Amino acid sequence: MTLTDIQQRDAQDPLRPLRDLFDLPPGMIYLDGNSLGALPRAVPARMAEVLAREWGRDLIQSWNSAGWFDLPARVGDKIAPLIGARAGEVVATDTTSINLYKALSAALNLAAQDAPSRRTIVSERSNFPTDLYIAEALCRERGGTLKLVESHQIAASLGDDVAVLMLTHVNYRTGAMHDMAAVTRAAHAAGARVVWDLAHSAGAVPVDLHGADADFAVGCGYKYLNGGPGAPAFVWVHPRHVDRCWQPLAGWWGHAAPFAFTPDYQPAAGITRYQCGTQPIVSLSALDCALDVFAEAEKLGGMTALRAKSLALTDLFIESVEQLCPGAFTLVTPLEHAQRGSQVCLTPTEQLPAGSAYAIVQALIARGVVGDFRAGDAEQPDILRFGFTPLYLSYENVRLSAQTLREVLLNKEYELPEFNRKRAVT
Ligand SMILES: Cc1ncc(COP(=O)(O)O)c(C=O)c1O
Ligand SMILES: Nc1ccccc1C(=O)C[C@H](N)C(=O)O
Repeated sequence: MTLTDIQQRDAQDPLRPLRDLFDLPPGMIYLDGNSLGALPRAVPARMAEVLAREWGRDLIQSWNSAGWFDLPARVGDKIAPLIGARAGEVVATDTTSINLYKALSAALNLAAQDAPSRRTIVSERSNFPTDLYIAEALCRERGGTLKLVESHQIAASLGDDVAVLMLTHVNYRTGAMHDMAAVTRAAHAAGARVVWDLAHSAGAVPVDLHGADADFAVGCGYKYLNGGPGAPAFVWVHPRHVDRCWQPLAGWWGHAAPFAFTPDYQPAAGITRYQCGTQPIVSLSALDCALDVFAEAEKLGGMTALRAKSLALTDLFIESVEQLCPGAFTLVTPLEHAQRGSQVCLTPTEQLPAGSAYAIVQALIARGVVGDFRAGDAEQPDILRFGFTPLYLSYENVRLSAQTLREVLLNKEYELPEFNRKRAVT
């Protein structure tokens, strides 16, 4: 594809107006919205209002007058249509790790009621580590077993000991996406329930939790939902399960009547019981405002249009890297559209020095193309990761990123000492 073709594609892109809803630094191509989404333009003014009026002037009254008390549910209602949930079924609260703890624990409680011999959690070895750590801690606490398998072994691992299959829909390190409906069907047929982590899916790919008949889901507010660093996460529980048991962090914000101040716990009906304590209102307000971008996206075709553009962007990046950096990288992300999330991961071939991915990413960042590095596994230890947010990226951005990668390689910029110094966050 020539530059003119690419520019024509941008000119015809129906989602082009969404880019103007974001405040992106001039000259930067941001390919890390899968780690921290960009700042929506409307957020700073909203934050100023929350601080000055709601907190500064109205103080404690704002719990009622500014609707702080219901904010987790209202933000949940904005997230619900993006993940195939219904109004009233999602709350924005706590972190993904904490929500996973609650959901996994509840799923184990359901199994303890229905099939007490099922005490195993199955997950993928390549799942995001926090998910595995939380599951490991729960198993230690409750005497269960965590079984880690490779992707192709999932179906075969679902024996009659399995209570829960815990998976991340789009893998953080490879960008590979599960068929949520098929995997959930297989798990149900084997008598297990499924907890889905939507950290790399919500706002990035269409998700249909009801359509897939899923059981539990959690996800992240600061990636493709653009809620800001450490934004509250979300949790969804299928209505058939939600009132059947408590979640383990039964704080007063999950109580049926928190301001009755009774000494005993009475869980609220529905997903409200998945709240624990007082919520971070300033952060929730930022996420609330950021989600309005998706209301605008809805007018232009919504998640279906975003998905079409995301695939076109990742296709163009894969094709451009092959053309401009021939033989330099192996593609880690599946080529098959149905198996690809909204990111592209590459690992250097023997054409490049071993262990050069980190320095290549640093050199790209210095040139204004921001991706990230992830340590891989024994097979593919060294990964360059590029997230493609269709809300604010253009096709020309994608081509320019691949051209910049070519320049970094031609100049061997990865050899420079400043790009080889490891920092705390990669
Ligand atoms: C799949 C997945 N789950 C969870 C998390 C993070 O959870 P938390 O926000 O609790 O740090 C991430 C990324 O940080 C992730 O990629
Ligand atoms: N929360 C973060 C804080 C600092 C740096 C990265 C993150 C990420 O979210 C990483 C992401 N989950 C990943 O898929 O690698």
